[in-house]
Amino acid sequence: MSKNNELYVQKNALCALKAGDDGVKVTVIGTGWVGLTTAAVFAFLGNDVIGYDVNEKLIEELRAGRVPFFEPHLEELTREGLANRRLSFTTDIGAALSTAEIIFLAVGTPPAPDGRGVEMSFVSRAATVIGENLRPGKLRVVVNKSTVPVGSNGWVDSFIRQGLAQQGDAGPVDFVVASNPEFLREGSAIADTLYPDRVVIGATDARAIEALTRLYHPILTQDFTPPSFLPRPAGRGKVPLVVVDPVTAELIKYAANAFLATKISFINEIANLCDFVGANVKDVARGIGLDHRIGEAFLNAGIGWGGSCFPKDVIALIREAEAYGYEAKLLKAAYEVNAAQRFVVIRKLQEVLKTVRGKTIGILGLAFKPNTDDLRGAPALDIIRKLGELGAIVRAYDPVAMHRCRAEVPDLPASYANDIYNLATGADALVLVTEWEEFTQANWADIARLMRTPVVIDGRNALNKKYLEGLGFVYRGVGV
Ligand SMILES: NC(=O)c1ccc[n+]([C@@H]2O[C@H](COP(=O)([O-])OP(=O)(O)OC[C@H]3O[C@@H](n4cnc5c(N)ncnc54)[C@H](O)[C@@H]3O)[C@@H](O)[C@H]2O)c1
Ligand SMILES: O=c1ccn([C@@H]2O[C@H](COP(=O)(O)OP(=O)(O)O[C@H]3O[C@H](CO)[C@@H](O)[C@H](O)[C@H]3O)[C@@H](O)[C@H]2O)c(=O)[nH]1
Repeated sequence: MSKNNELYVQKNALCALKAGDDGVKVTVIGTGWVGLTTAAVFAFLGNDVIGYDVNEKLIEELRAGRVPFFEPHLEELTREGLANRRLSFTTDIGAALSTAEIIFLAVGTPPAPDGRGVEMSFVSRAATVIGENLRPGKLRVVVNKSTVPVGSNGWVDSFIRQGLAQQGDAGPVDFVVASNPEFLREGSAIADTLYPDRVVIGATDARAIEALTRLYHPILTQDFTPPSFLPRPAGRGKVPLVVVDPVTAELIKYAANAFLATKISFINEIANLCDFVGANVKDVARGIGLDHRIGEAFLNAGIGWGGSCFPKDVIALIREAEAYGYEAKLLKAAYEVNAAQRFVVIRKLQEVLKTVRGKTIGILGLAFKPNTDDLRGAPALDIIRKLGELGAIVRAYDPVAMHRCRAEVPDLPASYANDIYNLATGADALVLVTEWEEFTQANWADIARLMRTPVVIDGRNALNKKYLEGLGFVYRGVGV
C-alpha cells in the first residue's frame, strides 16, 4: 500500500470508526501470554471477548480467574473481565466463533523439532479448525498475531479454506485474513499492549483494515481511562498506525526482534572488548546511546538475550533468508555472539576461584528476565548445566520461576534455596543471572557475612560494584 493510501485509510478509519458503545465481538484462539493479554486488554477496552484454547486445564484455570503463569496485572485484568462479563473462556470452538467479528490467532510458533525452521502445525491446525467451524453470515476478519514466516498470511487463508471445504455445502462464508504482529514484552505485557510504540496492520482488504482500526481505536487515540494499576506514561500521545501488506507486516515483526537482538549482541561484543582494554561498557553505552540515532534502550550488556522470542525469531529469519539463497551474515554473527555470551560468567568464576569443581555456586535468577516465570531460552539453564558438567555444586533461587523450573526442567543439576540469604549461606560465589529487584535491593552486607567467600559475578551489570567492593566482595561484571 502506498504512503498516500495508508494515510487515507488511517484518516478515514480514525474519523469514522470510533468504537461504538457495544464494542467489537472478538475471539482469541490460543490464550497463552499473547492471546490472554490481547483478550484481557480488548475486554478492558469494552469489547466482548471470548478466549478459546485447546488446553482444557488452562481454560478451567482462566474461568476460575487464575492465570497459571506470571505476568504482572494480567490476573487482575482477567478477573475484571470475567466479573463484568466482557471476557469469557471456552474449549468449544463452535461457541467461540459463533458471534465473532474479529478472530485473533495467537497460538505458539516454537522452533521446529529439527531446529531449522518454525513449527507451524499449531497455526495450520487452528486455521483449519476455524474453517471447519465458520458459518455463513457477516464478514469475519481472521487476524494472525502469532509470529510467522513471511508469506504465512496466504497460508492461513488456504488452511481456513481447507477447513471450509470439510463442511461440504454450508453456503458462502465471508472471511478475510490479516496480519497484526505483536510486540509486547513479557513482564510488561499489559503496558506494552495499552501503550504500544505502534500498531502494525498487514492487510490489503479495506474491510479488514477498517475492522482492525475500529478495534484499536482507543489505543491509537489513547482515548480510554487507564487501569488504576497502570497509569498512562507521561507524555504518551497518539499511537502511530502502520498499515502495510501482510508480507511486510510479517517481516516487520522478525526485523524488529532481529534488530533488538543484534543491538544487544553488539553491546556485548563491546563489553567483551572493554574487559580487555579496561574501559567501562556502561559508560560506553551511555556515550553512544545519547546519540538519538542510536538510542539508549537495549544497550544493557551482560550475558545476553534469551526468552521465547529472540532466539527462535533470529534463527527463523536466518533460515528464511537461506530459503531464498541469501546468507544473513550479520544475524548469524549476532546469534553466535549471544550463544557464547552466557558462558562469560563461568570464565569469570574460573578466573576468581581458579576452579569451580567442588565449589558451591549460587545462581540468582532462573527466568530469562525479571517479572516473568518464563524459562524458554533462559541463560540460567545453560549456565547451570555447564557448571554441573564442570563439577560445581549448584544451588539456585528465583522469586517466581522455581516452581515452573522444577516441573519443566526436572533434570536440572541444581538444588533450590528459599531466598537469597539461604542461597548465599556457605556459597563460594554468587552469579546474578536475572536482575530481579529483590536481588538488586537485597542486604548485601548480610550476604557477604553468610558466604564462605564473598564473590559475586554480576551477569547483568545490575549491582553497585563500588558498594559491593566496599563490603569486601570480589566483584566481576561484564565489561565494567
Ligand atoms: N510471549 C511473547 O512475549 C510474545 C510476544 C510477541 C509475539 N509472540 C508470538 O505470539 C505467539 C504466541 O506466543 P505465546 O508466548 O503467547 O505462546 P504460548 O505458548 O504462551 O501460548 C500459545 C497457546 O496456544 C494454545 N494452542 C495451541 N494450539 C492451539 C489450537 N489449535 N487452538 C487453540 N489454542 C491452541 C496453547 O495451548 C497455548 O495456550 C507466538 O507466535 C510468539 O512467537 C510472543
Ligand atoms: O539491553 C538489554 C535488553 C534485553 N536483554 C535481554 O534480552 C532478552 C529479551 O528481553 P525483552 O526484549 O525485554 O523480552 P521479551 O519478552 O523476549 O520481548 C522481546 O520479544 C517479544 C516476542 O517477540 C517481542 O514482542 C518484544 O518486542 C521483544 O522485546 C532478555 O533475555 C533480556 O535479558 C539484554 O540482555 N539487554
